[in-house]
Amino acid sequence: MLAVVPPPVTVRVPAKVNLHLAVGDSRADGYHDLVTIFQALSLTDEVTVAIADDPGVEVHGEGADSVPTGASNLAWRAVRELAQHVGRDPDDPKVRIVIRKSIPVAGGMAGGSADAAATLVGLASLWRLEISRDELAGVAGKIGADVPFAIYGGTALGTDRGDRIVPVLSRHTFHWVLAFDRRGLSTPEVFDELDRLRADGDPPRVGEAEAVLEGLSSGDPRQLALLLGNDLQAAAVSLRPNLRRTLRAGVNAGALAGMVSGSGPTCAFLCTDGDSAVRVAAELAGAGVCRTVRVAQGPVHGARVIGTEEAPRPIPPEVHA
Ligand SMILES: C[C@@](CO)(OP(=O)(O)O)[C@H](O)COP(=O)(O)OP(=O)(O)OC[C@H]1O[C@@H](n2ccc(N)nc2=O)[C@H](O)[C@@H]1O
Ligand SMILES: Nc1ncnc2c1ncn2[C@@H]1O[C@H](COP(=O)(O)OP(=O)(O)O)[C@@H](O)[C@H]1O
Repeated sequence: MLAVVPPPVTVRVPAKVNLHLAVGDSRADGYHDLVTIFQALSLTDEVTVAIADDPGVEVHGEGADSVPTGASNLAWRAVRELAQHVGRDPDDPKVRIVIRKSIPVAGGMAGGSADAAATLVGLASLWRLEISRDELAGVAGKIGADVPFAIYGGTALGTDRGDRIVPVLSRHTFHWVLAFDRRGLSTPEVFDELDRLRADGDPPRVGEAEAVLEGLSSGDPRQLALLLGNDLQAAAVSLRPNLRRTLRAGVNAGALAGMVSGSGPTCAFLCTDGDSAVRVAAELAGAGVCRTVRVAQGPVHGARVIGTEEAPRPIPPEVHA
């Protein structure tokens, strides 16, 4: 009798921005304690997982040339971690992963983590696993600190390494403009730079997360704009001084506030509404301070199966600088 091969599964997964990122001291395990508020944005990658005799990873789209396709690809690490977790052979998983990227690589928007989360959700469906989101998030945390959030999406508080996730109430859709820089930044180098800045002086620290949670529940982007903060911003700007100009240009173009997204170098600008975001994006693109500008909304849901066949993807409007 012929075995029935399940059809490929495609998962859409969001980028994130950190509305609040408080970095504590460095720990013995090389990580820093974080208190962060993530928001998932409508800038997404798509990941297709399929049973195949030629296992491996293919990457297409935004920044594909700089993404490893071997064992260090975070999606492949997800295959191995989940295989191990459910008692399959991690050295012979017989799956092929195709990634279509829109999230900038090494951009501080957790694109690689998103691809890992999408792979976990896709494999759970492909392998017909009885596994809850919380259990998948546990596996996700072994791959990287940002991976669990991409499983859940929405708006969430992250503590410990940023991987202990609690959902947060956010009643409003917020409108963002994202400015991609010409090259990525390495996350560990940005944390190291913050440690160096703190050893030399006293870079500003963000306030309490509670105020941001209140701003979110008010649903008023003007109130939230006053509360956004990122301890890694000083470090990212120190490594990439051109980001100062980008941040200024977004606010001059009419954004309510601008910040470096996570470890950067992508800059995220909060806008009053969708029309304002389109105007800010156009003006920012004309200012020539960054490589590409996109608009996005948040919060959106986390990694989710969108089909068991190739599905067309909506690409958010792009304005070339
Ligand atoms: C800074 C943040 C903010 O959300 O994201 P990005 O902006 O890079 O996307 C995250 O903390 C990044 O998470 P992620 O990119 O998954 O980090 P990992 O692969 O687990 O760790 C890479 C390295 O970053 C540093 N790191 C990461 C997380 C953390 N809480 N403390 C750290 O010091 C460590 O040097 C670690 O070895
Ligand atoms: N699937 C993937 N997509 C993007 N980058 C990946 C992937 N797998 C591994 N990487 C590596 O992880 C690094 C960080 O990627 P990414 O998650 O895009 O950035 P960030 O941590 O700044 O949000 C990149 O430099 C890249 O070499």
